Amino acid sequence: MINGITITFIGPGVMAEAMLSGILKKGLTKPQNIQISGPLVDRNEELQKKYNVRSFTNNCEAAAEADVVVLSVKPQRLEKVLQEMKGHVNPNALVLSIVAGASIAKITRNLGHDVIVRAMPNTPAQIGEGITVWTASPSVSEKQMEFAKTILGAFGQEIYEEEEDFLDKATALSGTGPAYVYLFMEAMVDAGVHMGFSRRTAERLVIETLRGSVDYYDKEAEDTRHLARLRNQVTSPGGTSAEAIYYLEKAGFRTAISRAIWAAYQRSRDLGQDAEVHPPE
Ligand SMILES: NC(=O)C1=CN([C@@H]2O[C@H](COP(=O)(O)OP(=O)(O)OC[C@H]3O[C@@H](n4cnc5c(N)ncnc54)[C@H](OP(=O)(O)O)[C@@H]3O)[C@@H](O)[C@H]2O)C=CC1
Ligand SMILES: O=C(O)[C@@H]1CCC=N1
Repeated sequence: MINGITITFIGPGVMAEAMLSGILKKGLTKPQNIQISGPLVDRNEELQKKYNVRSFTNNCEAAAEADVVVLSVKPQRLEKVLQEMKGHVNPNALVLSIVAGASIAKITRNLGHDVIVRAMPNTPAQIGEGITVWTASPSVSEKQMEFAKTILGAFGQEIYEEEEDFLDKATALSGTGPAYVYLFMEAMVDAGVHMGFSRRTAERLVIETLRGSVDYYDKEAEDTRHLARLRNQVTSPGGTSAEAIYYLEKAGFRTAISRAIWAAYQRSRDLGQDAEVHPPE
């Protein structure tokens, strides 16, 4: 469905590579329809060799003929990149941003272009197991909505949200989510080491516990599965789980997680403001 359209990635980093490799793996388009643009010649050549895509060091040249321009630079670089590209993007092109916190209004204002899809993937996209939440500006056509859905579905699952605020919320929950999961896993491994396990064994125990728990959840019938029920299965009266959970709750485990995710949501909203409104610290 997207075969024949040209997709340009501005910012050939980790997430851009995850997206383009997913698109190519799924055979959605040919490598010659994909272009990347970044300042580092070595990185450009690396991707060019690995995927047979075209590369540029000039964002304006790379974007000029593209049907879809993916913005995948870091948030702190975005404003400058948009201002430099202003007037160089085809007026009918779809601009698909994955930049954390960058609102559609901010992109439109700085780029002078209002056909925008804003998306928030996460790092498991690198193995085709990401989850992406996305929304679109009113100027995005039905055909472009389909392009976006196809592209974003190439590296995992995608969920469309009508309200843009859910993009900041998804940035905090699923976009940033792998950071919480790995931190939690690290803490469990350290606890294992504290008790005397080798780090290797502790890591294996933790990773397989995580994997098994998620797989077990997945195998439960969709209409009856519930996280609290699965937790209760492990928690026998007067047992070890009840003891551990008591201490976690006493330390404010859920509140800490909720506060952290709320803070990430606020941070995402702040990043969406123009530099003159919120000067960088
Ligand atoms: N990592 C994550 O978990 C997620 C990230 N995102 C968003 O994706 C975006 C990219 O993140 P990620 O891939 O991790 O970051 P990376 O740093 O890996 O990628 C950014 C890329 O942009 C390049 N770049 C820098 N300046 C310019 C420029 N002026 N023009 C073109 N390219 C430039 C960088 O090159 P160089 O290295 O030479 O500076 C780098 O290749 C961010 O906005 C982030 O918010 C979204 C979801 C999840
Ligand atoms: O911290 C960050 O900037 C990125 C954006 C989404 C997840 N992490």
